[in-house]
Amino acid sequence: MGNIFEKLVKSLLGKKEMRILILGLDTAGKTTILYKLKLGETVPTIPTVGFHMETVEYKNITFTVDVGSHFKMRPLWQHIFQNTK
Ligand SMILES: Nc1nc2c(ncn2[C@@H]2O[C@H](COP(=O)(O)OP(=O)(O)OP(=O)(O)O)[C@@H](O)[C@H]2O)c(=O)[nH]1
Ligand SMILES: [Mg+2]
Repeated sequence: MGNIFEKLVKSLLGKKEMRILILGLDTAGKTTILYKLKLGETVPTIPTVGFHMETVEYKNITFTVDVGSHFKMRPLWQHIFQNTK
């Protein structure tokens, strides 16, 4: 059943490129997830300053964007939301 669903999703999506915003409170693990998806392993991180664009190919989707959650960054979130999923 899962296999049929996966095939259906792939045929509907094809090769897709999109911006995905990873947003959360400080040290929630956003960058860790991003690198886990990109490299397949957990790597040491430092707090993200500003925002961080990374191209990740996962299955047939290419996606990016991880945003630091420092309070000074928060007024800018509204701009980064544009064109993200
Ligand atoms: N125990 C535990 N620690 C985690 C997990 N995910 C991340 N960490 C740790 O939490 C700390 C912060 O992780 P980051 O991925 O840098 O967090 P972030 O959300 O990107 O933080 P900012 O960039 O400051 O917004 C690191 O020391 C990670 O090793 C998890 O699932 N479990
Ligand atoms: Mg980070």
